[in-house]
Amino acid sequence: MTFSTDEAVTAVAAPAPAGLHFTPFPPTKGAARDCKKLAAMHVDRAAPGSIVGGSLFETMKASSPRRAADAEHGDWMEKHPSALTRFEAALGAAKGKQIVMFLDYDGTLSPIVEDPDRAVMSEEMRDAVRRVAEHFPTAIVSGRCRDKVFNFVKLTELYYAGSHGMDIEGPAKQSNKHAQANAEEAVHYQAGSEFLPVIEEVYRTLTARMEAIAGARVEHNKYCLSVHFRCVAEEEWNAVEEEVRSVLKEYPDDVLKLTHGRKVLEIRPSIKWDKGKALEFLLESLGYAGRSDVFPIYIGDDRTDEDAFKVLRGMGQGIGILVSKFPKETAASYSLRDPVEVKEFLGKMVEPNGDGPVKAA
Ligand SMILES: O=P(O)(O)OC[C@H]1O[C@H](O[C@H]2O[C@H](CO)[C@@H](O)[C@H](O)[C@H]2O)[C@H](O)[C@@H](O)[C@@H]1O
Repeated sequence: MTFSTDEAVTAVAAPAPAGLHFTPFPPTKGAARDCKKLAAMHVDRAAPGSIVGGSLFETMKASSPRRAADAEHGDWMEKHPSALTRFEAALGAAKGKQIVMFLDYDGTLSPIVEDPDRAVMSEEMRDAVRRVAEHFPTAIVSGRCRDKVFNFVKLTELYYAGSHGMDIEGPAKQSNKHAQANAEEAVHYQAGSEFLPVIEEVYRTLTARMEAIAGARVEHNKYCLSVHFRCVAEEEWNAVEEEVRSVLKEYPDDVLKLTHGRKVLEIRPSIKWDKGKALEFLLESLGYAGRSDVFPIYIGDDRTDEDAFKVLRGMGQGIGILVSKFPKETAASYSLRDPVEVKEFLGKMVEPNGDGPVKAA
Protein backbone atom coordinates (compact mmCIF):
# COMPACT_ATOMS: atom_id res chain seq x y z
CA MET A 1 0.00 0.00 0.00
CA THR A 2 1.41 3.43 -0.85
CA PHE A 3 0.74 6.07 1.73
CA SER A 4 1.60 9.68 2.13
CA THR A 5 0.89 11.59 5.28
CA ASP A 6 -1.98 14.02 5.06
CA GLU A 7 -2.48 15.70 8.37
CA ALA A 8 -2.50 19.28 7.17
CA VAL A 9 -4.95 21.54 8.91
CA THR A 10 -8.04 22.07 6.85
CA ALA A 11 -8.95 25.62 7.79
CA VAL A 12 -7.52 28.94 8.73
CA ALA A 13 -7.79 29.67 12.44
CA ALA A 14 -10.69 31.88 13.46
CA PRO A 15 -10.81 34.15 16.51
CA ALA A 16 -11.20 32.28 19.79
CA PRO A 17 -14.78 32.27 21.07
CA ALA A 18 -15.61 34.16 24.24
CA GLY A 19 -15.84 32.28 27.50
CA LEU A 20 -12.87 29.95 27.12
CA HIS A 21 -10.86 29.64 30.28
CA PHE A 22 -7.72 27.77 29.40
CA THR A 23 -4.26 28.91 28.50
CA PRO A 24 -3.91 30.53 25.09
CA PHE A 25 -2.07 28.66 22.34
CA PRO A 26 0.86 28.32 22.35
CA PRO A 27 1.29 28.84 26.09
CA THR A 28 4.98 29.64 26.25
CA LYS A 29 6.16 31.12 23.00
CA GLY A 30 4.75 34.60 22.88
CA ALA A 31 3.57 35.89 19.56
CA ALA A 32 4.70 32.98 17.36
CA ARG A 33 1.39 31.32 16.47
CA ASP A 34 2.36 29.54 13.31
CA CYS A 35 3.20 25.84 13.55
CA LYS A 36 6.10 26.04 11.10
CA LYS A 37 7.72 28.91 13.02
CA LEU A 38 7.31 27.05 16.29
CA ALA A 39 8.77 23.88 14.90
CA ALA A 40 11.79 25.75 13.48
CA MET A 41 12.62 27.27 16.86
CA HIS A 42 13.94 24.11 18.57
CA VAL A 43 14.56 21.45 15.96
CA ASP A 44 18.13 20.83 17.11
CA ARG A 45 16.98 19.57 20.51
CA ALA A 46 16.44 15.96 19.51
CA ALA A 47 19.11 13.57 18.28
CA PRO A 48 19.11 13.14 14.50
CA GLY A 49 16.99 10.20 13.42
CA SER A 50 15.49 9.75 16.86
CA ILE A 51 12.03 9.52 15.38
CA VAL A 52 12.80 6.34 13.43
CA GLY A 53 11.38 3.38 15.28
CA GLY A 54 10.13 5.65 18.06
CA SER A 55 6.81 4.63 19.52
CA LEU A 56 5.29 8.07 19.03
CA PHE A 57 6.09 7.80 15.37
CA GLU A 58 4.03 4.60 15.32
CA THR A 59 1.30 6.39 17.25
CA MET A 60 1.36 9.18 14.73
CA LYS A 61 1.12 6.78 11.83
CA ALA A 62 -1.86 5.10 13.40
CA SER A 63 -3.71 8.32 14.18
CA SER A 64 -3.11 10.18 10.93
CA PRO A 65 -5.30 9.90 7.90
CA ARG A 66 -3.22 8.80 4.93
CA ARG A 67 -3.74 8.88 1.23
CA ALA A 68 -4.03 5.40 -0.24
CA ALA A 69 -3.61 4.21 -3.80
CA ASP A 70 -6.79 4.43 -5.88
CA ALA A 71 -7.53 0.70 -5.76
CA GLU A 72 -6.99 0.60 -2.02
CA HIS A 73 -9.25 3.59 -1.57
CA GLY A 74 -11.90 2.01 -3.79
CA ASP A 75 -11.88 -1.17 -1.68
CA TRP A 76 -12.24 0.86 1.50
CA MET A 77 -15.11 2.88 0.05
CA GLU A 78 -16.92 -0.33 -0.80
CA LYS A 79 -16.72 -1.39 2.82
CA HIS A 80 -17.51 2.09 4.18
CA PRO A 81 -19.58 3.82 1.49
CA SER A 82 -20.41 7.48 1.52
CA ALA A 83 -23.41 8.19 3.76
CA LEU A 84 -24.32 10.89 1.25
CA THR A 85 -24.24 8.97 -2.01
CA ARG A 86 -25.82 5.95 -0.26
CA PHE A 87 -28.18 8.08 1.81
CA GLU A 88 -31.27 5.98 1.11
CA ALA A 89 -29.50 2.73 1.97
CA ALA A 90 -27.90 4.22 5.07
CA LEU A 91 -31.14 5.60 6.44
CA GLY A 92 -33.48 2.97 5.00
CA ALA A 93 -33.43 0.91 8.19
CA ALA A 94 -34.41 4.00 10.19
CA LYS A 95 -37.90 4.14 8.70
CA GLY A 96 -40.49 3.90 11.45
CA LYS A 97 -37.80 4.18 14.12
CA GLN A 98 -36.72 6.89 16.51
CA ILE A 99 -33.44 8.37 15.34
CA VAL A 100 -31.05 9.56 18.05
CA MET A 101 -28.14 11.65 16.77
CA PHE A 102 -24.64 11.63 18.27
CA LEU A 103 -22.04 14.07 16.94
CA ASP A 104 -18.35 14.33 17.72
CA TYR A 105 -17.00 17.90 17.62
CA ASP A 106 -13.39 18.35 16.37
CA GLY A 107 -12.90 17.12 12.82
CA THR A 108 -16.64 16.41 12.53
CA LEU A 109 -18.50 19.67 13.16
CA SER A 110 -15.41 21.86 12.94
CA PRO A 111 -12.41 21.46 10.66
CA ILE A 112 -9.05 20.54 12.17
CA VAL A 113 -6.97 23.68 12.78
CA GLU A 114 -3.56 24.29 14.34
CA ASP A 115 -4.85 26.14 17.38
CA PRO A 116 -7.39 24.11 19.42
CA ASP A 117 -8.84 27.33 20.87
CA ARG A 118 -9.89 28.42 17.40
CA ALA A 119 -11.69 25.33 16.17
CA VAL A 120 -14.94 27.19 15.71
CA MET A 121 -17.89 25.77 13.83
CA SER A 122 -19.56 27.72 11.06
CA GLU A 123 -22.96 29.35 11.42
CA GLU A 124 -24.19 27.06 8.63
CA MET A 125 -23.10 24.00 10.60
CA ARG A 126 -24.73 25.36 13.75
CA ASP A 127 -27.93 25.85 11.81
CA ALA A 128 -27.76 22.29 10.42
CA VAL A 129 -27.28 20.86 13.94
CA ARG A 130 -30.09 23.04 15.28
CA ARG A 131 -32.49 21.79 12.63
CA VAL A 132 -31.54 18.14 13.23
CA ALA A 133 -32.12 18.65 16.98
CA GLU A 134 -35.61 19.95 16.24
CA HIS A 135 -36.46 16.48 14.92
CA PHE A 136 -34.28 14.08 16.89
CA PRO A 137 -32.65 13.96 20.31
CA THR A 138 -29.11 15.15 19.58
CA ALA A 139 -25.92 14.86 21.63
CA ILE A 140 -22.42 16.25 21.19
CA VAL A 141 -19.81 13.73 22.36
CA SER A 142 -16.34 15.24 22.66
CA GLY A 143 -12.88 14.81 24.13
CA ARG A 144 -13.05 18.45 25.15
CA CYS A 145 -14.50 19.40 28.51
CA ARG A 146 -18.21 20.04 28.44
CA ASP A 147 -18.24 23.80 28.96
CA LYS A 148 -15.57 24.29 26.30
CA VAL A 149 -17.45 22.34 23.65
CA PHE A 150 -20.67 24.12 24.64
CA ASN A 151 -18.91 27.45 24.09
CA PHE A 152 -18.22 26.36 20.54
CA VAL A 153 -21.61 24.83 19.74
CA LYS A 154 -23.81 27.20 21.75
CA LEU A 155 -27.05 25.25 21.36
CA THR A 156 -28.90 24.82 24.67
CA GLU A 157 -31.30 22.19 23.35
CA LEU A 158 -28.59 19.52 22.94
CA TYR A 159 -27.10 16.89 25.24
CA TYR A 160 -23.38 17.37 25.89
CA ALA A 161 -20.98 14.58 26.82
CA GLY A 162 -17.58 16.18 27.44
CA SER A 163 -14.20 14.76 28.51
CA HIS A 164 -14.66 11.68 26.30
CA GLY A 165 -18.12 11.11 27.74
CA MET A 166 -17.13 11.40 31.41
CA ASP A 167 -19.21 14.53 31.98
CA ILE A 168 -22.77 14.41 30.65
CA GLU A 169 -25.49 17.01 30.91
CA GLY A 170 -28.89 17.13 29.25
CA PRO A 171 -30.74 20.27 28.21
CA ALA A 172 -33.12 22.03 30.54
CA LYS A 173 -36.39 20.09 30.27
CA GLN A 174 -38.41 23.02 29.02
CA SER A 175 -36.09 23.38 26.02
CA ASN A 176 -36.09 19.69 25.13
CA LYS A 177 -39.24 18.03 23.89
CA HIS A 178 -37.48 14.67 23.43
CA ALA A 179 -36.54 14.45 27.11
CA GLN A 180 -40.05 15.43 28.17
CA ALA A 181 -41.42 12.60 26.11
CA ASN A 182 -38.99 9.94 27.20
CA ALA A 183 -37.03 10.69 30.32
CA GLU A 184 -38.35 11.19 33.81
CA GLU A 185 -35.29 12.94 35.22
CA ALA A 186 -32.97 15.63 33.89
CA VAL A 187 -29.88 13.96 32.47
CA HIS A 188 -26.73 14.47 34.47
CA TYR A 189 -23.75 12.16 34.99
CA GLN A 190 -20.12 12.53 35.95
CA ALA A 191 -17.79 9.55 35.82
CA GLY A 192 -14.47 9.87 37.58
CA SER A 193 -14.92 12.93 39.80
CA GLU A 194 -12.45 11.41 42.25
CA PHE A 195 -9.75 11.83 39.60
CA LEU A 196 -10.05 15.61 39.44
CA PRO A 197 -7.19 16.31 41.91
CA VAL A 198 -4.77 13.95 40.17
CA ILE A 199 -5.66 15.38 36.75
CA GLU A 200 -4.98 18.86 38.12
CA GLU A 201 -1.63 17.77 39.52
CA VAL A 202 -0.55 16.13 36.25
CA TYR A 203 -1.72 19.20 34.32
CA ARG A 204 0.58 21.45 36.34
CA THR A 205 3.55 19.09 36.05
CA LEU A 206 3.13 18.50 32.34
CA THR A 207 2.56 22.16 31.52
CA ALA A 208 5.88 22.97 33.18
CA ARG A 209 7.69 20.13 31.39
CA MET A 210 6.27 21.06 27.98
CA GLU A 211 7.67 24.59 28.20
CA ALA A 212 10.97 23.22 26.93
CA ILE A 213 9.40 21.81 23.77
CA ALA A 214 8.49 24.39 21.15
CA GLY A 215 4.91 24.06 19.97
CA ALA A 216 3.82 21.54 22.61
CA ARG A 217 0.72 22.46 24.52
CA VAL A 218 -1.27 20.87 27.34
CA GLU A 219 -5.01 21.39 27.23
CA HIS A 220 -7.07 20.89 30.38
CA ASN A 221 -10.28 19.06 29.61
CA LYS A 222 -11.42 18.75 33.23
CA TYR A 223 -11.48 14.92 33.55
CA CYS A 224 -8.66 14.41 31.09
CA LEU A 225 -5.72 16.20 29.51
CA SER A 226 -4.73 16.62 25.88
CA VAL A 227 -1.04 17.00 25.03
CA HIS A 228 -0.95 18.51 21.56
CA PHE A 229 2.02 17.93 19.28
CA ARG A 230 0.58 19.24 15.98
CA CYS A 231 2.94 22.22 16.19
CA VAL A 232 5.97 20.30 17.44
CA ALA A 233 8.79 19.48 15.01
CA GLU A 234 8.72 15.78 14.16
CA GLU A 235 12.20 15.42 15.59
CA GLU A 236 10.78 16.27 18.99
CA TRP A 237 7.72 14.03 19.06
CA ASN A 238 9.66 11.40 20.96
CA ALA A 239 10.63 14.02 23.53
CA VAL A 240 6.94 14.85 24.02
CA GLU A 241 6.09 11.21 24.53
CA GLU A 242 9.00 10.62 26.88
CA GLU A 243 7.98 13.55 29.07
CA VAL A 244 4.39 12.35 29.19
CA ARG A 245 5.41 8.79 30.03
CA SER A 246 7.88 9.91 32.67
CA VAL A 247 5.14 11.88 34.42
CA LEU A 248 2.62 9.04 34.13
CA LYS A 249 4.98 6.46 35.55
CA GLU A 250 4.69 8.27 38.89
CA TYR A 251 1.08 7.05 39.02
CA PRO A 252 -0.23 3.49 39.19
CA ASP A 253 -1.74 2.02 36.02
CA ASP A 254 -5.14 1.86 37.65
CA VAL A 255 -5.15 5.64 38.13
CA LEU A 256 -4.27 7.09 34.73
CA LYS A 257 -4.02 5.80 31.19
CA LEU A 258 -2.60 7.17 27.95
CA THR A 259 -4.51 7.13 24.66
CA HIS A 260 -4.09 9.16 21.50
CA GLY A 261 -5.98 10.99 18.80
CA ARG A 262 -5.11 13.28 15.92
CA LYS A 263 -1.68 14.65 16.83
CA VAL A 264 -2.65 14.58 20.46
CA LEU A 265 -1.84 12.36 23.44
CA GLU A 266 -4.71 11.99 25.88
CA ILE A 267 -4.28 11.34 29.61
CA ARG A 268 -7.44 9.87 31.08
CA PRO A 269 -8.56 8.23 34.33
CA SER A 270 -8.19 4.45 34.20
CA ILE A 271 -11.89 3.78 34.32
CA LYS A 272 -14.04 1.81 31.91
CA TRP A 273 -15.80 4.82 30.52
CA ASP A 274 -15.56 6.16 27.00
CA LYS A 275 -17.66 7.59 24.18
CA GLY A 276 -19.35 4.20 23.70
CA LYS A 277 -20.42 4.11 27.34
CA ALA A 278 -21.67 7.68 27.01
CA LEU A 279 -23.79 6.66 24.02
CA GLU A 280 -25.30 3.77 26.01
CA PHE A 281 -25.90 6.02 29.01
CA LEU A 282 -27.70 8.61 26.90
CA LEU A 283 -29.88 6.05 25.16
CA GLU A 284 -30.88 4.70 28.55
CA SER A 285 -31.49 8.17 29.98
CA LEU A 286 -33.78 8.95 27.07
CA GLY A 287 -35.77 5.80 27.74
CA TYR A 288 -34.54 4.02 24.60
CA ALA A 289 -32.43 1.23 26.10
CA GLY A 290 -33.35 -2.23 24.82
CA ARG A 291 -35.85 -0.91 22.30
CA SER A 292 -35.66 -2.25 18.78
CA ASP A 293 -37.43 0.79 17.32
CA VAL A 294 -34.50 3.11 18.01
CA PHE A 295 -31.91 4.05 15.39
CA PRO A 296 -28.79 5.78 16.78
CA ILE A 297 -26.51 7.56 14.33
CA TYR A 298 -22.98 8.41 15.50
CA ILE A 299 -20.71 10.62 13.38
CA GLY A 300 -17.05 11.03 14.35
CA ASP A 301 -13.55 11.26 12.91
CA ASP A 302 -11.14 9.99 15.54
CA ARG A 303 -9.90 6.88 17.31
CA THR A 304 -11.91 7.70 20.43
CA ASP A 305 -15.09 7.59 18.32
CA GLU A 306 -14.38 3.95 17.54
CA ASP A 307 -15.66 3.01 21.02
CA ALA A 308 -19.07 4.35 20.02
CA PHE A 309 -18.95 2.71 16.56
CA LYS A 310 -18.24 -0.62 18.27
CA VAL A 311 -21.19 -0.22 20.62
CA LEU A 312 -23.48 0.34 17.63
CA ARG A 313 -22.06 -2.73 15.87
CA GLY A 314 -22.64 -4.73 19.06
CA MET A 315 -26.23 -3.49 19.32
CA GLY A 316 -26.87 -4.31 15.68
CA GLN A 317 -28.82 -1.08 15.48
CA GLY A 318 -28.17 2.29 13.90
CA ILE A 319 -25.07 3.33 11.98
CA GLY A 320 -21.62 4.69 12.67
CA ILE A 321 -20.24 7.19 10.16
CA LEU A 322 -16.50 7.88 10.05
CA VAL A 323 -15.41 11.32 8.85
CA SER A 324 -12.26 10.73 6.82
CA LYS A 325 -10.93 11.42 3.36
CA PHE A 326 -8.62 8.46 3.62
CA PRO A 327 -8.91 4.78 4.45
CA LYS A 328 -8.65 4.07 8.17
CA GLU A 329 -9.40 0.97 10.15
CA THR A 330 -12.85 1.56 11.59
CA ALA A 331 -15.92 -0.10 13.03
CA ALA A 332 -18.10 2.52 11.31
CA SER A 333 -20.31 1.31 8.48
CA TYR A 334 -20.36 4.50 6.42
CA SER A 335 -18.08 7.45 5.75
CA LEU A 336 -18.18 11.16 5.01
CA ARG A 337 -15.15 13.01 3.73
CA ASP A 338 -15.09 16.10 5.93
CA PRO A 339 -17.25 18.51 7.99
CA VAL A 340 -18.63 20.00 4.76
CA GLU A 341 -20.13 16.61 3.91
CA VAL A 342 -21.32 16.20 7.51
CA LYS A 343 -23.26 19.45 7.13
CA GLU A 344 -24.74 18.22 3.85
CA PHE A 345 -25.74 14.91 5.44
CA LEU A 346 -27.41 16.66 8.38
CA GLY A 347 -29.24 18.94 5.97
CA LYS A 348 -30.47 15.96 3.96
CA MET A 349 -31.87 14.34 7.08
CA VAL A 350 -34.28 17.19 7.61
CA GLU A 351 -35.08 18.12 4.03
CA PRO A 352 -38.72 19.22 4.07
CA ASN A 353 -39.52 17.55 0.75
CA GLY A 354 -37.24 14.59 1.06
CA ASP A 355 -38.38 11.05 1.58
CA GLY A 356 -36.00 10.84 4.54
CA PRO A 357 -36.46 9.46 8.00
CA VAL A 358 -38.03 12.62 9.42
CA LYS A 359 -41.47 11.35 8.47
CA ALA A 360 -40.88 8.03 10.09
CA ALA A 361 -39.84 9.09 13.57
O1 LIG B 1 -13.68 14.23 20.57
P1 LIG B 1 -13.38 15.47 19.80
O2 LIG B 1 -14.46 16.51 19.91
O3 LIG B 1 -13.03 15.18 18.38
O4 LIG B 1 -12.09 16.07 20.51
C1 LIG B 1 -10.82 15.43 20.35
C2 LIG B 1 -9.72 16.43 20.58
O5 LIG B 1 -10.02 17.51 19.69
C3 LIG B 1 -9.21 18.68 19.78
O6 LIG B 1 -7.95 18.41 19.21
C4 LIG B 1 -8.00 18.14 17.82
O7 LIG B 1 -8.52 19.30 17.13
C5 LIG B 1 -7.66 20.48 17.24
C6 LIG B 1 -8.39 21.64 16.58
O8 LIG B 1 -8.73 21.36 15.25
C7 LIG B 1 -6.31 20.17 16.60
O9 LIG B 1 -5.44 21.28 16.71
C8 LIG B 1 -5.69 18.96 17.32
O10 LIG B 1 -4.48 18.59 16.68
C9 LIG B 1 -6.63 17.76 17.30
O11 LIG B 1 -6.14 16.68 18.07
C10 LIG B 1 -9.13 19.16 21.21
O12 LIG B 1 -8.23 20.26 21.26
C11 LIG B 1 -8.73 18.07 22.16
O13 LIG B 1 -8.76 18.53 23.50
C12 LIG B 1 -9.74 16.93 22.02
O14 LIG B 1 -9.42 15.86 22.90
